Amino acid sequence: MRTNSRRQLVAGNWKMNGDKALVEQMQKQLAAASLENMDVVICPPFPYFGQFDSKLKLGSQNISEFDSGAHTGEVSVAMLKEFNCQYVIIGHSERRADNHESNELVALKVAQVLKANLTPILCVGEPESVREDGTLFDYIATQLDAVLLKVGISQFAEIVLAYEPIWAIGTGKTASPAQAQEVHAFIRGHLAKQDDKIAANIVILYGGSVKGNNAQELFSQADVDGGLIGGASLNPEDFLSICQAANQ
Ligand SMILES: O=C(CO)COP(=O)(O)O
Repeated sequence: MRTNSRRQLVAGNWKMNGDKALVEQMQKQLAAASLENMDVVICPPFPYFGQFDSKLKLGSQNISEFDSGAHTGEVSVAMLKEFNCQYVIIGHSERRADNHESNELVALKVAQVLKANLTPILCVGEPESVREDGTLFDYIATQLDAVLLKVGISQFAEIVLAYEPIWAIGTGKTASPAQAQEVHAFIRGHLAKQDDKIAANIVILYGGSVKGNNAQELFSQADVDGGLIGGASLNPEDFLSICQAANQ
């Protein structure tokens, strides 16, 4: 049972997976469920955006930092709005690694999403080597500070955060509930140095090998407000059980 007023959120990040059939199965599965105490967002690859009906909240996995123009292969926030997309994942570790997205570029993208009145899901998280060498909190603080510097603390009222330790993504090696809680509390405390109220209200998701059988314990931690789900978001039954864990 939640002891705070934050509404839990579960977002499914399909990454470069899924097909038209999965869109249909997922919509059917979620339409039949009663999930009135939480929010569900699906972040499919762009080609499937038009196939989603308006009952589900739609999220994007990335966005251009530019408004429009000669940027081959990019998608703008204005285009997302035409498809009723409300959320945009920014700074996922796979994009930071594969596309060399720096903290500064991540900050520009967050600003772009906020300018369009959409909700960024800002991802932070450390590689295993950083956890081992004891610089975990500095690493997370640096990721947050780049965005704080660009948009200011007041804008964090419109942001969702996701803590995704890189060593837990797609590995089956979930952070323990205590490990997740420790970092979530650190993040909230870091923001509270600038604004108590915004820090108390911000939704912080955990991501990294969340499954139907570990979601409830993770989501019951005091500072964990739901999850950003990769692999398990491709299985409608697993994903539903994760959403049900957040609905309690
Ligand atoms: O990267 C993730 C979600 O953005 C987590 O992926 P997995 O749930 O597959 O570990």
